[in-house]
Amino acid sequence: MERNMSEGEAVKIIAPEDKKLKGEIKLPFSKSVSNRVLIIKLLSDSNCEIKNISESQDTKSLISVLEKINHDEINAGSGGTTFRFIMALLSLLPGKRKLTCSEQMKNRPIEALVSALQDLGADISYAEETGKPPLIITGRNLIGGSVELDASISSQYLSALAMIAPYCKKGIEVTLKGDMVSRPYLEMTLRIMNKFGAEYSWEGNVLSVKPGAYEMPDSYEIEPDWSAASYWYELAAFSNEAQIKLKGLNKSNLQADCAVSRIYKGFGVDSYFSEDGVELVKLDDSTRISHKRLELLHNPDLAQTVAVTIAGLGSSGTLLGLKTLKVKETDRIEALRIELTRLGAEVDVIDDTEIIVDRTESLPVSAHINTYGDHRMAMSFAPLALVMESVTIDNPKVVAKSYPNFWNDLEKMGFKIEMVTEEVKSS
Ligand SMILES: O=C(O)C1=C[C@@H](OP(=O)(O)O)[C@@H](O)[C@H](O)C1
Ligand SMILES: C=C(OP(=O)(O)O)C(=O)O
Repeated sequence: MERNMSEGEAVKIIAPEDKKLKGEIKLPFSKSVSNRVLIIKLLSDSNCEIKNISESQDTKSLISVLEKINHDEINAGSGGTTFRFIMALLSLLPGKRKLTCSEQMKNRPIEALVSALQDLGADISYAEETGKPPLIITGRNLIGGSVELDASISSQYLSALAMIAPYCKKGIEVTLKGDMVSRPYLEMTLRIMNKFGAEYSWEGNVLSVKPGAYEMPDSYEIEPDWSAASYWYELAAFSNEAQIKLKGLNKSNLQADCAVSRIYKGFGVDSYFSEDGVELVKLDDSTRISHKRLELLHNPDLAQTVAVTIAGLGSSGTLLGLKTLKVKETDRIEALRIELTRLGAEVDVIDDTEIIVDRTESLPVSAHINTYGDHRMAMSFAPLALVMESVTIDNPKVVAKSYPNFWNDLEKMGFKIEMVTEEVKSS
């Protein structure tokens, strides 16, 4: 069903009465993999047919940028990967362009990547405020060579540099400084580059990529998105019974968030992998161990799902390694703290890197959740409809950033999704 979700609307979610979830879901395809393959395809100048490209807004923005690559001004939208990957790409492509983005993306860090690209010979400057988009980039042949980069803010800086490295005359040798975050996302980049012929070595904190050219096959198929799968694991954990088939999903050696299948075993959800996907099965509650301490430094996109799961199950736990959450679509640590506290959970934040969630009080009958313009806030709180009478989620269209069909898929699984207008909301 097509929905027109205009600004300011909300959706009220009511779970099926028996709280049993049985059915098949076709997940969105991975936006992280899609965005990498698109950049590599452009660099390789190939006709590779990309099958199952993600329909996420972030990928659509990247496709639109690539279509307008010769324009004087390019808007990269709200994706961190989209913006940062394009920064590196434009540094190489002849021509002067202004690279802009959404207001949301303007608040996310890019400075260390700008400096690294400048060190490699790129012509990049800030069009307005130092340290923030928009940027003026004049593409040129890059010599490449050695550079240092702070790896403790976003792995996307490294992925962006790595992907253009084969097209720099000397390749690139990056020395990673600081404690690396989101490491599997850089590994994903390198594995994808390697599939398409790039050569690299990564020893200790030095990553070297050799000069060369990508070679792509006639077609390449993108896999379903494991971060999107996490919401189905959470739904299964809150259900009375679940047999949910996530079509086409496989154990991935590319996607970090494949870890969700291991993590949710502890929350009483088992995963049965077969040829055509994964089946999530809710186990007996007595099998639940519930995680007491969970390290998420390399899986930042699972933090909201897991934090809400702990609160929804009336459990307690500490999530560690959350330092990048402050610089995502919103300050996710603060957003979680506010919304979980409003649901009666106790939430302690330590040094902006750890969250302790503990809920002993009963949940309210219903709640209105603010999403702060963040798709993952909307999708991680929506499953609470299974443990409350209803949950209302503000600004539901935010899900389009990674999972445009999320509300339709919930409906398919038997949830009632009612549009809430401003008048009803305030009455
Ligand atoms: O490279 C990628 O595709 C991503 C890397 C991660 O970001 P950081 O490296 O900034 O943590 C992750 O949170 C984001 O959703 C996607
Ligand atoms: C942080 C995310 O993506 P990006 O950094 O690409 O905006 C996300 O999808 O949760």
